[in-house]
Amino acid sequence: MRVTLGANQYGKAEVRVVRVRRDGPRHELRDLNVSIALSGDLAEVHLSGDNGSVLPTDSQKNTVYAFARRYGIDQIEDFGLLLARHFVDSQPALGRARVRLTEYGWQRLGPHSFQRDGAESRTATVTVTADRTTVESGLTGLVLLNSTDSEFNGFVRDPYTTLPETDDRILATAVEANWRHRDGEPADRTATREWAGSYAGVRAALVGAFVDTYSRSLQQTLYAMGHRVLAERPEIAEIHLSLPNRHHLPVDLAPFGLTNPGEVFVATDRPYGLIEGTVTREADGVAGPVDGGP
Ligand SMILES: O=c1[nH]c(=O)c2[nH]c(=O)[nH]c2[nH]1
Repeated sequence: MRVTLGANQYGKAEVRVVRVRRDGPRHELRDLNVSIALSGDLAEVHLSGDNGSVLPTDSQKNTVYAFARRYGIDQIEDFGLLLARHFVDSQPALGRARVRLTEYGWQRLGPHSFQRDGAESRTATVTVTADRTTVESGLTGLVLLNSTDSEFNGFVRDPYTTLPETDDRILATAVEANWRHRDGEPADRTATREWAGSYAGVRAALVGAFVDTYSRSLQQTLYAMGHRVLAERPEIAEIHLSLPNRHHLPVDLAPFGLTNPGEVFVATDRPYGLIEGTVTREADGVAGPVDGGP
């Protein structure tokens, strides 16, 4: 039987790199998914197991992070060219490097606050019985990020705790929120409320509280968001928030002789912390958040 090795390539797929430029108070954000595929004279690797011409995919990933720090990221075409040329120029066995890049767009909300484009949906759940009508409105997939003004420290340390304390991290979440409208008078039950204005107001309160809160934890931010909704929107009785903590971990660039002063992050998708809670209006009002930040 004659068997031959056909076309082959290898590389690191889906390197999630977030680059924050923080020269001044106004941060710039780039969020990429980078996949590398290298090919060339790699037959021996497959036929005999000789790895003498294999640049590990782990090194390829590290190159993405190191280049993000060293050269910054502006246009993804330029960043792709930089990477692809580097691999072909530095590895004699390689005849081709293909780098595919996806950039996720973020809209600016403030000097260090951003909202991810797309993926947001508005939801509603209506329940009618003989004597009660309940209307819940909501949203899902509202992805928000603060590139500073977030810390997490002072937490429990047990024998399994390795998490370092941090006084400056990225805080990012995909908001899922559901809020219940106060019951109308019986005569109102079939009346049309100004749902669009209410939705826009609640959404603005959620975003505003996320942007404005100096966060000591996502739990504290959750309560501040719920509180702002109830404080600003008298028509809302209760809100439930489900906030995944979209971890952005600073990359250790010291092995490559580079510092990383909160500029290059790996965006991880799982596992993630999931912070959930309900904030309710009591008969006599709503307790305010305890102001936590500096
Ligand atoms: O805001 C946070 N809350 C937590 O409960 C938690 N746990 C963790 O590991 N990181 C974080 N961050």
